[in-house]
Amino acid sequence: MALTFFVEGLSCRVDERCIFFVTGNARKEVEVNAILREANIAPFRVVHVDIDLPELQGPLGDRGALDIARAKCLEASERVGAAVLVEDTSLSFPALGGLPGPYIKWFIDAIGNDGLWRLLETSDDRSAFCQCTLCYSSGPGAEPLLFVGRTDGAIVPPHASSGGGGFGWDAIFVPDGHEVPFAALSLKEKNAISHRARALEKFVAHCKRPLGLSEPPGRAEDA
Ligand SMILES: O=c1nc[nH]c2c1ncn2[C@H]1C[C@H](O)[C@@H](COP(=O)(O)OP(=O)(O)OP(=O)(O)O)O1
Ligand SMILES: [Mg+2]
Repeated sequence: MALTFFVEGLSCRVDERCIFFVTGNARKEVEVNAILREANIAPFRVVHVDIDLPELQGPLGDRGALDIARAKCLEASERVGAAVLVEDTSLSFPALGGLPGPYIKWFIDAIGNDGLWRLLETSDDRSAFCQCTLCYSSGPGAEPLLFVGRTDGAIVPPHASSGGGGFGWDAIFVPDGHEVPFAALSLKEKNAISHRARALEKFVAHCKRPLGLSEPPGRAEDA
């Protein structure tokens, strides 16, 4: 019988090389699972751990996003005591100097997608981009690695052919090259172009790199 170990009540066979994806957002988990199933990163197996991690506050922009994801990752690896994956997602409006950026979650909670649309309604520039900053640590004390994915698009009113699918701000974000928001795309269509899929693509390449190469500590991949 294969040996197992337990993390947060989840069991993992030692020969499986489990990576614990720590997020309080079940919708992220659905997307990550679907993308990684297609990519087949065996012998790694990604297992969801439901913890809503605290998030740093800091400046807008790339440095802030990397710091937030890195801090989440360090906290997750300490709490879980094993290899962990976390991500932080931001939605930025150039017309507002990059806001809401990493604070998008609190903007949605406070003013909803309607309120987000109204922030840009009278602006000539309704462009936006979403960014997923994915962070992996091979265990407590190991320096996290960062993988960034970005998708550009524009903000539209929430009632515009949203299709009722998706989550978060999916109903108001139309990716470039498409006529409808993320919410109107199938999971497969969203996963072909999303910020999350683009960050995961870099993580998958990292998992599949030839073994035996030493990894420079603390390197931020494409950050
Ligand atoms: O693909 C997406 N499409 C639409 N909305 C999205 C997406 N991905 C995240 N979101 C929302 C969730 C949250 O309101 C905010 C990001 O905040 P963020 O801190 O990264 O997520 P979270 O707190 O829900 O989960 P976690 O426990 O992983 O931090 O944007
Ligand atoms: Mg969060």
